[in-house]
Amino acid sequence: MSREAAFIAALRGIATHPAARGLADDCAVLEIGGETLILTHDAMAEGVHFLPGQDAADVAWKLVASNLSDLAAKGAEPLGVLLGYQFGPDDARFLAGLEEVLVHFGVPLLGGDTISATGPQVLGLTALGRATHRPVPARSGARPGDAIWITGPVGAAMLGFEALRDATAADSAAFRRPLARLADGRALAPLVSAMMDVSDGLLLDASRMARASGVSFAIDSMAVPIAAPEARRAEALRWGEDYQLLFTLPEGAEPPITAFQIGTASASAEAPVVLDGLPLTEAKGLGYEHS
Ligand SMILES: Nc1ncnc2c1ncn2[C@@H]1O[C@H](COP(=O)(O)OP(=O)(O)O)[C@@H](O)[C@H]1O
Ligand SMILES: Cc1ncc(C[n+]2csc(CCOP(=O)(O)OP(=O)(O)O)c2C)c(N)n1
Ligand SMILES: [Mg+2]
Repeated sequence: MSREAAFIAALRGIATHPAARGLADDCAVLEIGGETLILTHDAMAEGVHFLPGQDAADVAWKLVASNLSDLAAKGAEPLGVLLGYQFGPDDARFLAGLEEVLVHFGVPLLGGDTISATGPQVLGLTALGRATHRPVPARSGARPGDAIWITGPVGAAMLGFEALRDATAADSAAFRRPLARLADGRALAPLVSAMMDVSDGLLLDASRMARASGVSFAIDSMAVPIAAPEARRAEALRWGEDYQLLFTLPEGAEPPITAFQIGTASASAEAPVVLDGLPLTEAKGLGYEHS
């Protein structure tokens, strides 16, 4: 088990409130006064999530979009964000990007905290939303026979990262300015048996959904749309940060938005994901995990 997976497993003994969903979901889901609040927090660190010297406006964009993507996976309507800010190399560019992304998604900044510290810049953001449909989709609802779908291609962020890192002429926007699929998530929420966003790599996130649902996912690698050269298909399925929505629908149901069927769920087999008939028994190498 990765260090990240082991730590979250240990946290599960503490996070016993039902709203925590066993720390096996993209967000907390808190019933309050006839409404359902959807809460999520993600952090980003220089050198880990963004390159040293990267435009701080793009860093702000991604910090907000990656959190809103978790709300999208619940079909939630964003209510606002709280920012944890550590002064960095260009606070003015960060502010410009923050305003731009919040205007783009129509989300208010509600508060946060600001600190000065040494070492690589670390940023955090909490996003709050309200459920537009109940029950709120979970990672755990996939059933044998369900079809597995994804909203669009994977691999664009990987190519964008390489373009930025290597300062080539290739487009890096998919890495710098990902989109949160809020409208797709809202349209899908009433129909899906399970849904999550793909941040850590399709195969790793699919294995998490399959595990949470107690099923096995048979995935056809050639059915997965990729935005990378064919020779890099295996990497595109593992890199992450494309923020597509991964979801399951009962057999025969058609999604109301553009999406691609990539496989079928079946009763739990020897591995959570079976790729082209090959059981992937270890989580290692399926996606990005913090060590
Ligand atoms: N430090 C932490 N404290 C409490 N919960 C955590 C922590 N880190 C991760 N989690 C929980 O573990 C689950 C998986 O987290 P993560 O893989 O980061 O989700 P996502 O990729 O959707 O952001 C979530 O329920 C998240 O809230
Ligand atoms: C400088 C740099 N190197 C490598 C990557 C690749 N990378 C870093 S984290 C990550 C996965 C997503 O990060 P995580 O913290 O797990 O986000 P979460 O799943 O919690 O939303 C990927 C693909 C990157 N984004 N930036
Ligand atoms: Mg997520």
